[in-house]
Amino acid sequence: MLQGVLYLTEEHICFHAYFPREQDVVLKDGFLSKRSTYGLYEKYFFSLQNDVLVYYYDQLDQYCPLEIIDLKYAVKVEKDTNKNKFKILTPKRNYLFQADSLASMEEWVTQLQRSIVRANNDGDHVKIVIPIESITNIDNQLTSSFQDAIQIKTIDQDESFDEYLFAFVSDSQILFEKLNDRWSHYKELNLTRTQSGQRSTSPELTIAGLSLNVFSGWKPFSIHKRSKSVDETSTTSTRSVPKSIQSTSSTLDSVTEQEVQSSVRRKLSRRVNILVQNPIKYMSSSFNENPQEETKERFREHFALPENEELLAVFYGYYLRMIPLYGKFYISGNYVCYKSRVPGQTTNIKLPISAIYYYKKQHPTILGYYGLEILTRSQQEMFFEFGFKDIRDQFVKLLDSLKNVDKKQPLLDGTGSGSTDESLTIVQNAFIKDQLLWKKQSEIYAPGSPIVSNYGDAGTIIGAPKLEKSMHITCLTIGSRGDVQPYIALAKGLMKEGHKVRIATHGEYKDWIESHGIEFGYVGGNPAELMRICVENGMFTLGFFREGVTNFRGWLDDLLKTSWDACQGTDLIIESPSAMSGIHIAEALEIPYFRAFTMPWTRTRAYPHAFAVPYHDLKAPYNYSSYVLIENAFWRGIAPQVNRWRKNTLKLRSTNMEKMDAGTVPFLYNFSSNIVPRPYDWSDWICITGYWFLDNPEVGWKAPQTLIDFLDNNRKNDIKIVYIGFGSIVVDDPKALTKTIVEAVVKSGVAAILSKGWSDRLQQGKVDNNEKEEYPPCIYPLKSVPHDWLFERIDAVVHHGGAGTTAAGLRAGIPTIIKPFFGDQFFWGDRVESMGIGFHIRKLTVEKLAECLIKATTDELMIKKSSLTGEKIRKEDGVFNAVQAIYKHLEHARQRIVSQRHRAAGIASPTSTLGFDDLDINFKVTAALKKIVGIPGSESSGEGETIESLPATDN
Ligand SMILES: O=c1ccn([C@@H]2O[C@H](COP(=O)(O)OP(=O)(O)O[C@H]3O[C@H](CO)[C@@H](O)[C@H](O)[C@H]3O)[C@@H](O)[C@H]2O)c(=O)[nH]1
Ligand SMILES: CC(C)[C@@H](C)/C=C/[C@@H](C)[C@H]1CC[C@H]2C3=CC=C4C[C@@H](O)CC[C@]4(C)[C@H]3CC[C@]12C
Repeated sequence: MLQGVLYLTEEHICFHAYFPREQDVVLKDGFLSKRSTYGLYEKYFFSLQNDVLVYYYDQLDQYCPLEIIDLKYAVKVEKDTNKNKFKILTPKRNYLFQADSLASMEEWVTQLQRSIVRANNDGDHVKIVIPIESITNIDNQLTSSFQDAIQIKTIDQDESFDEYLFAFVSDSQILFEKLNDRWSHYKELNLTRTQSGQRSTSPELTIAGLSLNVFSGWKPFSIHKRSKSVDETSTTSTRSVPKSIQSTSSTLDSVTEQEVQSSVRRKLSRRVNILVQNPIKYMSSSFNENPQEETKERFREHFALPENEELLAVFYGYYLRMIPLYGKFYISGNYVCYKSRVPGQTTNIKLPISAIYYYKKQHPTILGYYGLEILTRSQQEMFFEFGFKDIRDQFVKLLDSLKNVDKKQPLLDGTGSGSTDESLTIVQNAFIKDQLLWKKQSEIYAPGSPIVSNYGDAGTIIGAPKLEKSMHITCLTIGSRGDVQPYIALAKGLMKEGHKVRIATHGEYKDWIESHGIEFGYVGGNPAELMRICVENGMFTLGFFREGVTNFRGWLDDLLKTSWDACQGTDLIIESPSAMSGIHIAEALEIPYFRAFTMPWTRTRAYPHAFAVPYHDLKAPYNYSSYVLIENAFWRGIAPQVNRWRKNTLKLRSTNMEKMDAGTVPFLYNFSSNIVPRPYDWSDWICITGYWFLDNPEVGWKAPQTLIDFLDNNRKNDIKIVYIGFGSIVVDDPKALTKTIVEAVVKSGVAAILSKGWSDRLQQGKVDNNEKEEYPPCIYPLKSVPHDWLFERIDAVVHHGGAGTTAAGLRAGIPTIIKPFFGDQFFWGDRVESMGIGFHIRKLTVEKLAECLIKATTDELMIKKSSLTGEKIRKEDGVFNAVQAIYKHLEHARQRIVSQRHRAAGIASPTSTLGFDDLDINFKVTAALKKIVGIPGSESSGEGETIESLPATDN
C-alpha cells in the first residue's frame, strides 16, 4: 500500500508517490523473532530504516546492528498468518520472522512492502504509468474493505496481466467517469493493444505535452497492486536497480531473479580472489587512504549503502565494547562504519556522521593505545582505540573535514531533467506538492520518533491505576541491615494499600521484621560472614572468586533452596538482585517479578557499576562496559549451580543471560534522583523512586538520658557534634580503627558520637568490656542509634557510605564524610564529594580525618549545599512512588513472564550467553575486568596482542 497522487492524462494513468529517502528515518521498530541458521527463533530488536532492516541485541545500541538486511535485494515479503510468521525473500537467502501478534505481523509486512517497493524504485519516488489502451477492465463496485476504490485490470505487451487497486481518500466518482470516457474512446477507436511502443518508461515524457487533470485534488490516496507476475514489484514503473546489477542487464524491467543471483555469485568469487591475491596487504596495513574499488563495493554492500556513498578511508583498530573488539573502521562521505574481525563476533557500527554530536581524542586507556571518544546525538557513547597515534589522528582529521562540510540537501533532486521546460515545471510542481504532502503525514505518523518498545508508556509514576485486588507480595533480599530496612519501609507502605507482604531474608532479621508487623520468610546465610568476605577481598577480585569457589558453593546452594521455599504462596516477587534466586523463582511460579536495589545495577553509560571502583577514574567511557563485565562475571560464577537448581528444584530448563533478559525486568531504585540523576538510557520501567525511609526503625527505642545530655552540653558550648559509625562493616582490626578515629576527633576539636556497630561481631569473646572507659570525654560511644532521630541533632556524619546511612545523612541536610570499604560505598563517596556536600576519604589517617572533620563542620558553602540537598530529599516520598510504580509496571512484569515462558519453550538452544560461554575469551574478560574493578598488577598488555593476532578473516 502506497500513498501518492494520481494523474489522468489523455493516454495514461500516472501514479506518483513520494518517499523521501531521509537518513535514519525509523519507519517501524520493535521486537521480532528471527529464525537462525539452526532453525531456532531468537528475539532481537528490529528497526526498519528506509530500505534497510537492521537488528540488535540491545535496542539502545542504535548504531551497532548485528546485521543489515538490504531491501534493495529483496524480492518480496510473504505472510504466513499461522503463528504470525512472515518471510523476506532475497536472491541470496530467505529471512524468516515471527511477530508477537497478528497485528504486529501485519504492520511489519505492510511497512516492509512499502520499503521494498521504494528500494526498487528510483530514489525518493515511485512512479507507475498505465497506458489507458492496455486496460481490459475498470471496476468501482468492489466488495473490498475499501469504501471508495477503483480496480483496473491491464494486459501487457507480453500478454501478462496486471491488476491495480486504487483506494481513495476523496471521492473517486469523477475520476471513474473521466477514466471510463477515455477508455471507451480507445475501445471505440479499436486501438487496443497496439504494439507500437508508444508506452514510455519515463513518466516525464509521458506527461510532457499532455493536458493534465488532477483528480485527487492533492488528497492522498493509496494504491494496492496485486500482480500476477513473479516479482511483486515489477510494474510498468521506472525502476532503478543497483548499478552492479544494472550493468548485467540491458533493460531494467527484465532483471530476473536468476540474473540477480548470478551477479551476487560473481561478486562473491571476485572477493575471494582479492583475498587470495593480497593476503599480506589485508592483514598488515592498518590504514588505507585509497581503498580499492572492490573494498568500496564490499563496504557498500555490507552496510547497505547507496551507490553514491564514497568510501574515503579504512582504518584498523579496536571498538571498546564488552571487551575491546578488533576490527575495521570505514569512513565514507556520510558514515563512520565498523565491522568486527573477531571470529564469532558480529558487531557492526553504522553511524551517520550527522548523528555525531561530539568527538574527542582520548589518552591511552584500557589497551594503552590511542583512544577516540564519540558521543552521538542520541547520547550514546562509543570508544575506539588505535594502535598508532598517527592512525587515530588521521581518523580525527578526516572526521573534522567531513563534519565541516555543509550538508544542506536541495529540496528537489533533479528528477525532471531531460524534459521540456513545460513538462519539467509540471513534474516539479507535482513533486513539491508531494513533498509537502509527505511532510504533513510524517508529522502525523512521526517516523523516526523515539523508539517505542513493546511494553510501557512514558510518563510520570504518579497517577498509576490502583489495583482492585490485593496481592500477597514477597520481598526477597540478602545482606546487611541496609539491605533489609528499606523493605520494611516499603512493606509498610504496601500494607497500608491493603496488600499482604512477606520479607524473605536471613533468620537474623526475623524478630526485627515481625516487630513491624510484617510476615517473615526464612533465607539461609550468615550476613556477617558475607560481609567479612566482601571487606577482606574487595568485591569481584581474584580473592573474592577464589573464596567464592571454595566457600560460597554450599552457601549458595542453601540460599537457592531456602529462598524457593520462602517465596511459596505469594503472587509477586520484589527482589534485590544480589539475592540471585528471585528471577528464576518467578519464572517457575509464573508470577510477576520486580527488582529493587539501593545502588545502580542497570546498564547505563552515565555511571559505572556500583562495584566498579570509580577511583580508577575510568569515567564515562567505560561505564557501560563495567556493567556488562560484572554481570558476566557474576553470572559465570553462579551459573552452573543455578542451572542445576533450576533443573532439580524448579523443574525449569537451564538458562543464560540472554534468556533471562534481565534488562526488561521492571526495577525500583530506592535512591534519590537528586543524588543519582536518572540516566537517559534507562527504559521507562527502570524507576528511581527516592529513598524508602523507615522512621523509628527500632520499635520502642528511647534515647538514653546520657546521650541527650551529651548533645545538649556540646551544643551549649558551641562545640560541633559529629556522628562516626561504619555500619555493618566487619573490620579485621577494630582497635586500630578506633584509635585513628579517637585521635582525629581530639585533634579536630569536635565532639563525636561513636557507633561501632558490627565492627566486633565476628570477634565475640575477644571484646574488652571495659572499652567504654578508654574514650576521652569528647566521645560518646554507643552500639547503635536510630539515625533518623540522631542526625537531625548534629552537624556532620562520618561513615562507610552504605546507601541507607548516606541517605539518612543527606536527608538531615548535613555534610557527609565517607570512608568506603567495599562495593557501592565508593560510588556514594564519589557522589557526595562531586556534589560538594562531603568528602570521600580513600585512605583513613588521623590527619586526613581531622582535616575533613574541621572542613565539614565549618565550610559555609558545603554546609549550605548540604542543607539544600536535605530540603530536596525531604520533599520526596520514595515509598509512595514505589507503590505507584509497582501498579504501573505490573502488567509489563506479567507480560515479561509470559514471553519468557514462551521463549523457554521455544528455544532448546545449547548455545548460550551472548556468546561468552562459547568463545574462548575467558581470559580476556578477566583481564579487562581486572582493570575495571582495580586489581593491582593488571597492566600487562597481553590481551591486546592476543586479539590483534587473531586470523584476519575478511568477509
Ligand atoms: O546504628 C544504626 C545503624 C544503621 N541505621 C540505619 O540502618 C540503615 C543502614 O543502611 P545502609 O547504610 O545502607 O546499610 P549497611 O548494612 O550498613 O550497608 C550495606 O548495605 C547497603 C545497602 O545495600 C550497601 O550500600 C552497603 O555497601 C552495605 O555495606 C540506614 O537507614 C541507617 O540509617 C541506624 O539507624 N542506626
Ligand atoms: C563466585 C560466585 C559464588 C560469586 C560470583 C558470587 C558472589 C556473591 C556471593 C556476591 C555477588 C554480589 C554480592 C553482593 C551484592 C550486594 C550486596 C549488598 C551489600 O549491602 C551487602 C553485600 C551484598 C549482599 C553482596 C554479597 C555477596 C554477593 C551476593
